[in-house]
Amino acid sequence: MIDDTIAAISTPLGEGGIGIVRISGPDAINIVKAIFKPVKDRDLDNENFKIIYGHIYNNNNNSDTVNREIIDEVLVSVMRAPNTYTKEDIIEINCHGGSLPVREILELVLSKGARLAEPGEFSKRAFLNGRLDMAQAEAIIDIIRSTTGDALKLAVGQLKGGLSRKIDFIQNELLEITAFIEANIDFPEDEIEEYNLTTIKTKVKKVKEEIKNLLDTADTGRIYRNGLKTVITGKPNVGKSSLLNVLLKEKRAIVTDIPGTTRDVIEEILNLGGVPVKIIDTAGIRDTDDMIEKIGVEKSKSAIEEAEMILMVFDSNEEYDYEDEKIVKMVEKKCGIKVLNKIDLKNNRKNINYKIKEVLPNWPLIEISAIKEKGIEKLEKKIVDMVTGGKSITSDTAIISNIRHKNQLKKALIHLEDVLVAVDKGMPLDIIAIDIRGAWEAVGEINGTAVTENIIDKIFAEFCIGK
Ligand SMILES: Nc1nc2c(c(=O)[nH]1)N(C=O)[C@@H](CNc1ccc(C(=O)N[C@@H](CCC(=O)O)C(=O)O)cc1)CN2
Ligand SMILES: Nc1nc2c(ncn2[C@@H]2O[C@H](COP(=O)(O)OP(=O)(O)OP(=O)(O)O)[C@@H](O)[C@H]2O)c(=O)[nH]1
Ligand SMILES: [Mg+2]
Repeated sequence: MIDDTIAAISTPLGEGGIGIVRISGPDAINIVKAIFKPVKDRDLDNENFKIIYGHIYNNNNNSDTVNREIIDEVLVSVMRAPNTYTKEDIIEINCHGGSLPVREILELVLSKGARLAEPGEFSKRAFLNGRLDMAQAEAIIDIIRSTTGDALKLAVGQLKGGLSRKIDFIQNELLEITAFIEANIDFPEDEIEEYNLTTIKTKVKKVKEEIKNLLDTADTGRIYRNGLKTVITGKPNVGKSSLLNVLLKEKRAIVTDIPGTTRDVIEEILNLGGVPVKIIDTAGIRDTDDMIEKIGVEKSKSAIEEAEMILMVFDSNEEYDYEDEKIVKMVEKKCGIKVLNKIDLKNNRKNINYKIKEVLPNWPLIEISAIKEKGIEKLEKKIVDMVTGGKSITSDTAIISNIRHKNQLKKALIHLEDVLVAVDKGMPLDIIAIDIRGAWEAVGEINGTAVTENIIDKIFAEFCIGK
């Protein structure tokens, strides 16, 4: 049982018109009664899910009402256990914004016996008291950090329990397999029917398939969480920085007609039809004696290595040459789009026209003019389609977006593969049951049914203060 009362400031300090001090725990109501006086005659003990207007005093208990001092004019929300965010009594003091009122009120609350909450401790209590499971609690961080509407939808879906239901379902199936094994375990080995072993294998394969399907969503999930790492590359002067600028709709990068203009890597976040894209402009790649440009070229190469999507830009008015060829070789194992730029200019039978169809045969080709802003929407749509496969995101989409969840699913798969091998080798059923249990625990770390205190602390420490 949790018996202490925690308090924190839940709004950014010194910003905004209103600040909130949040208090949760068995003493929350008594603590506030000691410092708050409603304007109308109301008793906090008799209120639930109400907002009450009044004042915070610095020495409310003092019968000497002449000397007591108003700290702030406030609205106090009273929410009584168990139907609250933490399942404990919660009081929120809504005071004026700015850093002084919230800080002084927090000090007062602490002086009356509350303890300063650790980051994420309110949500941790919601988890420990069973209102949220771990995947739902983690969704709260994703909601706060989401950068596009679709990323937000995914996180809200996870908070609603979309992923949790899938995990619970998988855990249930594993429990059923365990029960089936246990029903057979008392038979001597040679009497276990072949039929029953086949049944175990079929059931395990089905769960494996479900876990794999979930794992297949992980790439999409990571993109919505972190942004799709998209690198614009190509030889100098083809219009990479011009493309960055037109995608960003601002003159972010320097554009000149001098090859070798961009030296450093420029990174910006872009919302493309709901997909967060981390767009990265790089120095044009070529052999050079210029010291600074050389460093830029090296940086471009490592950006390519880390990229999840490449936009390889070609100049429709230049011949395709060994410099293009060298870059093509660097990117050919990646996923990307060929971008033929400067189509607004007259093209005098350059070889680029047929070469560009030949190289990187699996990459789509989009023709654009960065300067005349032609073909840009088509390019944007192509990027989005390659990420979503044309499917749209709703809050019912269960997607793995969290690397921790992905690792747990992989661990579960390994256990299930071990089960299949063990059955084939004719290992004893109690050994097989151990791996089933291992798989159950691995997925149980996702929803928190099989999670250690250590992991719980680590996860909630990522939250912000007052959450
Ligand atoms: N002022 C404020 N705004 C906030 C929060 C908060 O705690 N305080 N939230 C916090 O992050 C979010 C809202 N989430 C919440 C989730 C559940 C409950 C809650 O009291 N749930 C009860 C049912 C309440 C009822 O309808 O009777 C329950 O689940 O039992 C409150 C807020 C966002 N905005
Ligand atoms: N006509 C025409 N010119 C373009 C177009 N896009 C870029 N340019 C011009 O091409 C030149 C090079 O553009 P940048 O965007 O600096 O090219 P870059 O690939 O970033 O070059 P580096 O940073 O040197 O590698 C500039 O003079 C641009 O104005 C286009 O669509 N049409
Ligand atoms: Mg450039």
